[in-house]
Amino acid sequence: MGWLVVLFDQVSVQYGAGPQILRDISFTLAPGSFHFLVGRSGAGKSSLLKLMYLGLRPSSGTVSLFGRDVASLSRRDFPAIRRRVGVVFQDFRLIPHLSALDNVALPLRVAGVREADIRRHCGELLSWVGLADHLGALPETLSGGQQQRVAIARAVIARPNLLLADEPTGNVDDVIGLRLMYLFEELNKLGTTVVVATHNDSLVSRFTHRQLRLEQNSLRVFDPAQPGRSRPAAAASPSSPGPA
Ligand SMILES: Nc1ncnc2c1ncn2[C@@H]1O[C@H](COP(=O)(O)OP(=O)(O)OP(=O)(O)O)[C@@H](O)[C@H]1O
Repeated sequence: MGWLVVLFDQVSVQYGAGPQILRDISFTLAPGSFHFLVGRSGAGKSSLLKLMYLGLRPSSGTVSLFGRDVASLSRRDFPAIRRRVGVVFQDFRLIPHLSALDNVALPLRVAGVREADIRRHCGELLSWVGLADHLGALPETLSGGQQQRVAIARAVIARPNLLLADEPTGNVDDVIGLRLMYLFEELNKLGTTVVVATHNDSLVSRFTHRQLRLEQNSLRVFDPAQPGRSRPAAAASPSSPGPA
């Protein structure tokens, strides 16, 4: 893959006539990279993620996904791009009338996978995240942490090119939180580019992944492998490889 998975160049975001939430943000995500996205509540983490799944257009600047400037996309292009992106929403967004297994199965059904394979894959993944006894459960009968794990399983089941997880360990204890992180790492080893937005500093400090730090509307990249060398994020040209 010669292109960058994500490229932001001088991106700003403002909701309506409100204050600027993100200001002149530039960074790139190379294929197969893994980043945490950190910043205080309200810093703009969810807004930044939205820009990466076509949930929000920048007020100014350029966002490119998989080498395509989102400003040049028509609505008809959206489904093909969205199929490449797995999203774990902060509020889960499970389909209420579908069982846990059928929620997880959605991306595979869209992709036309055989029903027998769907049931096997989804059952295995839900078992791995500790929900073997809840395959047929409706979301409303599950705890917040259980619903979160269903949402994570749905986001990763089709091995997306880009996984965006918004506070994915917010409702689970530390043991399950770590297990979910290992699931993201496994996916990352298979080539998925991963971004995990979190407030959980102790979780972040257990890993050496780069951190995208949102502070005062701006973004800095912090590399734990080179502490003290936090630097303003800079956009690369679309053809250059960007940071791994
Ligand atoms: N749809 C919207 N309309 C108006 N303002 C919004 C909208 N969505 C977010 N905001 C504002 O943008 C700012 C950043 O919100 P965002 O949800 O991106 O932050 P966050 O870092 O993800 O916060 P948290 O960690 O609490 O989830 C906040 O001040 C919020 O009120």
